[in-house]
Amino acid sequence: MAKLFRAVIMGPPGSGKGTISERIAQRFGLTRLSSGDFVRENIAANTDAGVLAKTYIERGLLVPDHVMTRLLLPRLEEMTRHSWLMDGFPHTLAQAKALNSTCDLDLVISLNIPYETLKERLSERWIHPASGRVYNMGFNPPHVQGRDDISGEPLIQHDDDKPEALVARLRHYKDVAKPIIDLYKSKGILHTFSGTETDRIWPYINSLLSTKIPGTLQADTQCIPMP
Ligand SMILES: Nc1nc2c(ncn2[C@@H]2O[C@H](COP(=O)(O)OP(=O)(O)O)[C@@H](O)[C@H]2O)c(=O)[nH]1
Ligand SMILES: Nc1ccn([C@@H]2O[C@H](COP(=O)(O)OP(=O)(O)O)[C@@H](O)[C@H]2O)c(=O)n1
Repeated sequence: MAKLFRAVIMGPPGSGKGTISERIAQRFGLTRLSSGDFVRENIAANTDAGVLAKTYIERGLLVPDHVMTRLLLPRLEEMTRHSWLMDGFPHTLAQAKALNSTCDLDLVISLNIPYETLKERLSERWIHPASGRVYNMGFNPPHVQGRDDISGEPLIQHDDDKPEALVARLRHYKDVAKPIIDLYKSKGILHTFSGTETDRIWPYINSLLSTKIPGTLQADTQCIPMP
């Protein structure tokens, strides 16, 4: 049987991870896992990890590694027979090492987007919290202002997209991402895409994945559950 396919998409806040992973999921049939959505679901459900995570996210800080791995790794263990694309995890070298000891990644996409572009996009980002659908007042506005296209429910802005938290998040990203990028580069699985527009980057990602994914979507390898 063909091999499963596991990929990670990395990039600073606003770099288009969510937008691109949605396109990849639709085009290639991978299950998209969003670490940000997963944290927010836990906050909404008031789980212990969610309550803890909220205190960091509100300040634009990364959630500590042990909280993130406790949230994410059990989710991956449920996915042993699926191909998936993980958005936003790992965020630190410790998370990358924890992921590494759980399963082998086939490919890592790293988005390299200029700082000014990120700031601009995030100030215009609006979300439908129930579905995770993302809008941008310039790039992909909702049909009716302030309302989700499908449900008609109100859109919100994440607390951590507001300017106070944003500057801190962007500053942190560079420092924490460097060792992870070096790690994946040394494994020969890193692919970096640079630019200011998702629509220009997408064709390159699409053609890369077209060469990597065919025939890999049936189960015969497994993630090993963490002890
Ligand atoms: N103007 C513009 N906005 C974009 C582009 N690509 C994505 N966006 C928007 O930028 C914001 C951040 O994108 P998102 O996919 O959420 O990035 P993430 O934080 O890396 O997951 C969202 O509001 C997107 O709709 C683009 O090429 N141009
Ligand atoms: N591995 C992760 C993923 C998310 N997070 C936190 O969750 C927030 C939202 O995650 P997200 O993936 O929606 O962030 P964006 O990069 O899409 O803006 C981040 O800004 C972090 O505070 C984290 O600390 N560690």
